[in-house]
Parts: sequence; C-alpha cells; structure tokens
Amino acid sequence: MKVGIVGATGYAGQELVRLIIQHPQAELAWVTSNTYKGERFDKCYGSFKNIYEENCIEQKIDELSNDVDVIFLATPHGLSSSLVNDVLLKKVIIIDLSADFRLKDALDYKEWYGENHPNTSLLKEAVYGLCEINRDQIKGKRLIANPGCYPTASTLGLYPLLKEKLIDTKSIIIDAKSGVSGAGRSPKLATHFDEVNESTKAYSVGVHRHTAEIEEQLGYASNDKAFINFTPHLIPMHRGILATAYANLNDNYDYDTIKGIYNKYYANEKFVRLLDENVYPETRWVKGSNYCDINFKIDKRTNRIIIVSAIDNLIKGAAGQAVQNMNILYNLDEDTGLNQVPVFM
Ligand SMILES: NC(=O)C1=CN([C@@H]2O[C@H](COP(=O)(O)OP(=O)(O)OC[C@H]3O[C@@H](n4cnc5c(N)ncnc54)[C@H](OP(=O)(O)O)[C@@H]3O)[C@@H](O)[C@H]2O)C=CC1
Ligand SMILES: CC(=O)N[C@@H](CCC(=O)OP(=O)(O)O)C(=O)O
Repeated sequence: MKVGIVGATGYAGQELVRLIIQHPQAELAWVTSNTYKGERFDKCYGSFKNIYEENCIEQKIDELSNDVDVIFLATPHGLSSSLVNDVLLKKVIIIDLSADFRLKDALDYKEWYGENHPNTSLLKEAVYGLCEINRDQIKGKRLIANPGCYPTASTLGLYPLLKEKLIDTKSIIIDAKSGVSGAGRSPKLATHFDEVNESTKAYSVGVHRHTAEIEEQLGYASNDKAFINFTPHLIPMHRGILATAYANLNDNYDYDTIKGIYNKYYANEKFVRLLDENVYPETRWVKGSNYCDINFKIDKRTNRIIIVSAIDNLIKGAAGQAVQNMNILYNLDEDTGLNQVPVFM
C-alpha cells in the first residue's frame, strides 16, 4: 500500500517514517511538514542520511490523498478533525495519532480538552485502535483513532481484570511515568534539558486529559463506569512509559487464578509479554519495539492488586500501534514491519 505521513517531522512522525520505509508491504509516497517544506527529510533528522532523503512537502491533504491508500496524521490535537471528512475518507484510510477521534462523547472532549470538538460528525464512525482489544472492530474501517501512550499502557494492563470483573472499577489508581519525547519536539520551557534532567515531577495532577480516555476504555471493558485517579510523571529519559496501577480485588484471588486470566487474554498476543512471577517491566526492555510488558502482584495484606506495564511511548504508544492498525486493516500479519528487537541501552 502507498502511504503518506502528515506531521512527519515530529517525534511520532519520524518514527512512522522509520517503520514505514522498513515495512515490506508499504511504500512511503510523501511526507509533509509546513515548517520544513522543500527541505530534505534527513536535514530534519540526520539519522535518515542515505536512507530517506526525500523533500518534505506542504500539507495539501486533498490533493495528496489522490496518490496514496493510507494517511497517517501525526499532528497536534485539533488539526485532524478539521482535515478529515467524508470525501477524504472515500479515497483513503486515515490513521490519526492525535486525540481528536478517541473520545466518543463530544462533551467529554470539551471537558478535558477545554474546547468544542471541531468535527463531531465522524466521532461515531472512528474506531479506537487498541489493536489487541479492538481488532475485530478495526477490520474494514476507514478512520482509526490511534490510542494515547498512557492509555495504551494503562488499559492493556487493566483490561483482563475488568473484563472478568475481578476488581472494583471505582478503586483504580494509576501512577505513570513518561520519557520527555512524549511531549513532542517543539521546544517548551517545561521540557528544556535543565528543567527535566536529574529531576522527576508529577504534572497535570487530577486533570490530565488521558484520565477521560482511560476511563472510557476501562468502562467498555467492565461494562460499568470507571473512576480513576491518574497521575503522570515526567522522567529524565528520552522514551518509555511505565504505568503502575492499583485496585481493590473483589475476592481473595490467588496468583494462579489471576495469571490464568492474563493468559486467557494475552497468551497468544505477540506484542503483549506477560513476565514471569516477581519480574516487573522495565522501559529498557521494550525500548524501540512494539511490545507492552505486563506483570502483577497481589498484596494479600490489603487485598489489592498492583499491575505494572511498560511500553515505548513512540512505538506501541504511537507509531508502532499505528502500523499495527494498518496491518489489521490490510489483513496482514500484525507484526509485519514491526519485528524490531528492543534496544536495551
Ligand atoms: N510523542 C509521543 O510520545 C506521542 C504522541 N502522540 C500524538 O501524536 C501527535 C504528534 O505528536 P509528536 O510527534 O509528539 O508532536 P511533535 O510536536 O513532535 O510534532 C508535531 C508535528 O505536527 C506538525 N504540525 C504542527 N502543526 C501543523 C499544522 N497546522 N499542519 C500540519 N502539520 C502540523 C509539525 O510539523 P510542521 O510544524 O513542520 O508542520 C510536526 O511534524 C500528537 O497528536 C500527539 O498527541 C500520541 C502518542 C504518543
Ligand atoms: C511526557 C508528556 O508530555 N506526554 C504527553 C502525552 C503524549 C501523548 O501521546 O498523548 P496524546 O497523543 O494524547 O497527546 C502529555 O502528557 O501530554
């Protein structure tokens, strides 16, 4: 399939370029950037020297859509919903990495993003592209809302427990940490080297927009309204997300029962790795790969369960999952072009 990438010069966009040019069934037709239009891509990212040296072109999506089968939108929130419409979707498949089509209810968007949703007409049609959970709904669709990075790690970790009603949906606390690339490439005071290095901080406490996205997905899993406390933290590393979730168990379950439940959902999932007892995920074990590592511990004293999950925010949390969605849409093996072994250091 022929592919175009809008916002290719961002952190998520350049990961898409890296994955698509190595994908055996995909051809990268064009990449857009408004800031770098007319400049060679390897001038924006020197890592692409001799590998991908095409010029970035201006984002004129209506014209450009005539040349491709799939467009990835790796642009800031609020843009894709103004670009995508029925005419465009009759020509191409859209995989949107932003949050514009993730929340089903426009009122939730207004509450958490602070503005009216720019294009509610497509909210119903968009499918939430959490591949392991929604692959049957993804097949045959033309608009995919690629999940956020924190929601991917958090939802995959909690999903089996909620689906099987093993935990109290109102008791969930998620404490998550992210590398700084999660904030994108545009320079900001909060992500300046001296502001983040050798320090760790919680941010958007109690108000982070991913709270709504996670609650919505956990609600579908449990068939009940989920209320969570979600606190993200910024960690002085480039990439990676570690999410630690806590919840009250509904009964006195033992390790083997819970392990059996995780196996039921994930034993055959290539990209979800269930770790051995007492081995907990580390971001370096998934770095540069599409894996999500998960493990849990039952705290018998409190009868709470602690679930730890790790992903690379730019791969399983963004570009990798977007490619996995494309593979599902084209009936390819889900790991096509996604067999990168994690980079330990
Ligand atoms: N970073 C991460 O870990 C993750 C990011 N995402 C999502 O992916 C999307 C991209 O994020 P990220 O790569 O981090 O962001 P960056 O800030 O690094 O990149 C944003 C890109 O969007 C382009 N862009 C900005 N404004 C416009 C515009 N008006 N028209 C066209 N292109 C525009 C920019 O290029 P130019 O200005 O040259 O046009 C740039 O290429 C966001 O929606 C983000 O939420 C999702 C999961 C994880
Ligand atoms: C470290 C950091 O700043 N992370 C980003 C999340 C990035 C992300 O991927 O989420 P969306 O696609 O929903 O924007 C944040 O907290 O806003």
